[in-house]
Amino acid sequence: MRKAPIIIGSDHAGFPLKQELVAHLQDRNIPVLDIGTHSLDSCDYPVYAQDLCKEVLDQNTLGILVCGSGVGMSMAANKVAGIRAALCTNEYLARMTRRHNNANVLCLGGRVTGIDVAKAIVDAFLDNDFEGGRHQRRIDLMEPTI
Ligand SMILES: O=C(CO)[C@H](O)[C@H](O)[C@H](O)COP(=O)(O)O
Repeated sequence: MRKAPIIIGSDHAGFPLKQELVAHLQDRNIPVLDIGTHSLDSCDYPVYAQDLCKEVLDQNTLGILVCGSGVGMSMAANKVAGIRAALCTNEYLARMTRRHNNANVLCLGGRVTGIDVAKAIVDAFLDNDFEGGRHQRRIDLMEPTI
C-alpha cells in the first residue's frame, strides 16, 4: 500500500478523463489527491501543471496530468526542476518511461486517448519501477549544460 497519494490534475479539456481516472485509482485502493480542475469551465493548463509538480516533489510521489492533447501539460511540467514528465499514448511508453526514464509525471490527452486505454496506461505507469544502473547515468546527463 502506498503512503503518499498519487497526485492528479487536469484542465477543462482533461477533466472528463481525469474523473474516470480518479474513480479507477479509488477502485484500485490507491490513495489519490485531486488538485483540480473540478469542472468543465475553461482554465489554463500551466497553472495545474505547476501545482501538481509542486505536490509531486513535496510528497516524493508520482503524478498524472491530463489536458486536451497532453502536449501542453508535458511542456509545462518539464519546465519544473526535478520533474520528468512523459506524454504516453500506449502501455509500452508508460512502462518504459518508468523503467528507463524514472518519469515522475504521466501526461495524457483527454481528447486523444480513450478511457480504457488511459486506464491501462495509468496501470502500467504505476506498476513499474525505475531500473537504475545505466539509466540513472543517462538521466543525470539530462541536466542542462548550456
Ligand atoms: O491540449 C492542451 C494543451 O496542449 C490543453 O488541453 C488546452 O487546454 C487546449 O489547448 C484547450 O483548448 P480549448 O479550445 O481552450 O478548449
